[in-house]
Amino acid sequence: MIGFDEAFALAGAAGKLLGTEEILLRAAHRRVLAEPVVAQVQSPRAAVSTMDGYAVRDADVAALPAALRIAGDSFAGRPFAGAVPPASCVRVFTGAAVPAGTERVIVQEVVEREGEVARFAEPPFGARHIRPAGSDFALGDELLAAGTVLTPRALVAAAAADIECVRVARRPLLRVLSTGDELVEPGQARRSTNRIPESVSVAVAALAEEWGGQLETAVRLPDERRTMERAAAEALNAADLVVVTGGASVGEKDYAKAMFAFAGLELIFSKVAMKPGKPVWLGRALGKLVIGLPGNPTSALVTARLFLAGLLCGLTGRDPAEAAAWRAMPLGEGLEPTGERETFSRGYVEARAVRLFAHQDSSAQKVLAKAGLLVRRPISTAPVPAGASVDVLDF
Ligand SMILES: Nc1nc2c(c(=O)[nH]1)N[C@H]1C(S)=C(S)[C@@H](COP(=O)(O)OP(=O)(O)OC[C@H]3O[C@@H](n4cnc5c(N)ncnc54)[C@H](O)[C@@H]3O)O[C@H]1N2
Ligand code: MOO
Repeated sequence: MIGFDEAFALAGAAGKLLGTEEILLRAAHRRVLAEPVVAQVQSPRAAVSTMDGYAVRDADVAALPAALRIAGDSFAGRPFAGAVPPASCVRVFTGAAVPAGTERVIVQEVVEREGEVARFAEPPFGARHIRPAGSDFALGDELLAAGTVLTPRALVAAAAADIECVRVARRPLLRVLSTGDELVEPGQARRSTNRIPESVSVAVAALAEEWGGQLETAVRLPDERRTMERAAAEALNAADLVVVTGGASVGEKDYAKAMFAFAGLELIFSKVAMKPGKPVWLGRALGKLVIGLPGNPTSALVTARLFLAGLLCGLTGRDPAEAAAWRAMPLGEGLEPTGERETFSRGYVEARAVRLFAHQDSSAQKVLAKAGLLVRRPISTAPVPAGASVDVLDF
């Protein structure tokens, strides 16, 4: 059995960028940049007004009151053309270019307009209300690095760079194989007493999509060796990454690893000193990655959130550490010793401190809906007092 950090590092290193594709920025939400985004224009493109008002020379408003002829207008996208004559000003609007030679914009609220003349009575204290050209970014600036996830915020920067298409990491295709004779499609369990809803694959697919993967398909499998082998062969053929749930432990029908034996499965790790999730395993067969999650739903989700997310970071050119951005938080309650395995408990925030849900069983499902945090605690034989700092991760 290996430690969690060692296993996580192996998972992160196992995932290598699969390839790239060029797509429209409009379709690039959540994708991972494979190349940096470099500004093709500067921003602002010219010195622009930050307010609606009048662009003036300082000298023309040095003695007040002053009356200046309005030489013309400058609108956003339609600037004032030509030179501003002496003792004149230009009507400007927010985002419009400030005419050459003018030095400040006086907001319209303090200006009296009479036909083609603007009267200034108050001294123009303080702000010039001008954004210099290129003050946000210059032509040629790298606005986004390769490996950046195109969040709504990053999309603003990419579009502002005057980019129409971006080169992004190809999305790893995932096939999820849920093993277990007891499993049926949600909606069908009520028809029989011995069946339970298959509750993990829908969540694994969603989690994989959050981390840049794409579900190719999800398949339910009976605990029947031959059927499982056929499904394994098909999965290795169709997907970049195969996720198997259940059958990871030592039961008589735990065939999750055995079903890939014909394909020469090479294990990268198998069994990790963690709770929950001890039976999690990762391997490679026919050049494809295969990750085995324990069947217990909480164990499956915890190991997916850690290892599958780390693996997908690697496969999309991101730093796997992004999937394990632990932060410190004070404990809102004292905790019992953890024992022989690192513990990843499900927690929630109350009064700015983290507390653990009472139901920490590996099979828990209901509480997952509320468990926004994983609380990591090292192997230890000592209790931890309330107020002590623990590492937490968004779950
Ligand atoms: N003798 C031992 N027994 C067990 C060990 C061990 O070391 N020695 N490990 C335990 C640990 S820890 C875990 S975790 C479980 C995980 O075992 P498996 O991966 O083999 O999971 P299954 O036996 O297939 O299923 C466990 C449990 O979860 C339910 N399940 C499975 N898949 C789904 C699904 N897709 N949706 C909903 N529920 C699912 C299944 O019905 C079982 O109740 O093994 C311990 N045993
Ligand atoms: O390691 Mo298992 O996931 O505790 O129940």
